[in-house]
Amino acid sequence: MNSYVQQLCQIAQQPSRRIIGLMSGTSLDGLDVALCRITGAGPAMQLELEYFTTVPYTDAFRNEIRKVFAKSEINFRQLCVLNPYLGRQHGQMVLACLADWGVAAAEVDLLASHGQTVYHAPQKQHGLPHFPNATLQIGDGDHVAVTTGIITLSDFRQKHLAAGGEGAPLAVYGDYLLFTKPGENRILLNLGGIANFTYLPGTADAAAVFTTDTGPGNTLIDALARQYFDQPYDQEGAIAARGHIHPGLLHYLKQHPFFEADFPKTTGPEVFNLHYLQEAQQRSGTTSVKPEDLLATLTRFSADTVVQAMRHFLRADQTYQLYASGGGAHNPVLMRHIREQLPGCPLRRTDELGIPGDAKEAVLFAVLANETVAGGGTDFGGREGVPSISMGKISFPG
Ligand SMILES: Nc1ncnc2c1ncn2[C@@H]1O[C@H](COP(=O)(O)OP(=O)(O)OP(=O)(O)O)[C@@H](O)[C@H]1O
Ligand SMILES: CC(=O)N[C@H]1[C@@H]2OC[C@@H](O2)[C@@H](O)[C@@H]1O[C@H](C)C(=O)O
Repeated sequence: MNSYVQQLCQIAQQPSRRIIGLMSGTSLDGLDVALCRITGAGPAMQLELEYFTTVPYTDAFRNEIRKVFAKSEINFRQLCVLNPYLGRQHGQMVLACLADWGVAAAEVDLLASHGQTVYHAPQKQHGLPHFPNATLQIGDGDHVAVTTGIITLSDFRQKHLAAGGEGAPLAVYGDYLLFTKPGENRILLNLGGIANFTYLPGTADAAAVFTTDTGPGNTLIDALARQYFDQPYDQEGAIAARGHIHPGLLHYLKQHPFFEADFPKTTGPEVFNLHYLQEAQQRSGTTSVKPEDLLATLTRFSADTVVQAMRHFLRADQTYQLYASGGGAHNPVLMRHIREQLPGCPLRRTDELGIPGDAKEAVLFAVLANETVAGGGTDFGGREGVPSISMGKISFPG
């Protein structure tokens, strides 16, 4: 037997595993690195977050990714060279974290690497009749594995597509295992570049979970902050707080087929970008609105579309507890707009459930890898968007 297969079998049989989850999201702020100790698998699983770090990207690194990021036309050579480069860079970032934490690579059982989404194209969005839902993550797992010497699972989204999904959101799989609480209907809201949520019924019934993207989270806010204020994002929502919401522009921003489409659905910065804003400004005759008013309006746009998607299925005879994660949970203006429109649903952060909101997505990939190697028995029924599958391709370091 190949010694790595043997090693993998042994890891699968251990009572607990140390798994590093890696996530680099649509915000391109950095690589989230979460070292988790996971005991068992499936609903009985226990997770302890041992260490968490976000390794910030340099401007140069970010700019290399931006050359292909969410663009329908690119330099193909750039994409080709980025794929191994990103894998190696992510591997190096993991090694740097391990050195900081005083943990040897040999003490880690598995790495779970999301890679970098460079293009997301569900069929509803690309509209090409003969082509399926598609999404592309780069930063090949073989390079991560060889760089770190740790068995690596990667490219998690392709199986979801193969099983009929849109390749996202995957958070639902981790959310179900980590946060289900019998007797309490929970909604896990992630305010990343794109916003999404998971509904976890108080019945703990896996076949009744629900998940969807809702539209932009921070992606438009960040793009505008970069364009007009030379800042990576609107820190603490300070710019939005001094601007005024423009109702006419807000109305036009909400006019996109994505918001009318059936749930579940997914999207990305391929749609929600500065070009989208400019078109809405032209259609609404608001091209001379002040930048801080644009930011205030975009923040409200994100909040309204989150709330609109949630209201679609909230039932008046039920109560719900909301838990936010992702960078947008640090934006008090965004959070206030959501809170005010859902007065019956207390909105807290996942930090109160023991997982810091900034770490949640990286932790998710560690959970997915754990399930693929040691679990995978959860039956999500025939729920659309939540196929019962194991995800991640396995790369050996040698
Ligand atoms: N203190 C803060 N004030 C306001 N916004 C913040 C703050 N901290 C982070 N953010 C926002 O959060 C973003 C990063 O969020 P996050 O890391 O969750 O995104 P991501 O994981 O890249 O996105 P996605 O989940 O869509 O893949 C920043 O770009 C910024 O918009
Ligand atoms: C294709 C892709 O990378 N989608 C991301 C993105 O960022 C947020 C939202 O859009 C979410 O659907 C997804 O990531 C998280 C980790 C998910 O799959 O749950």
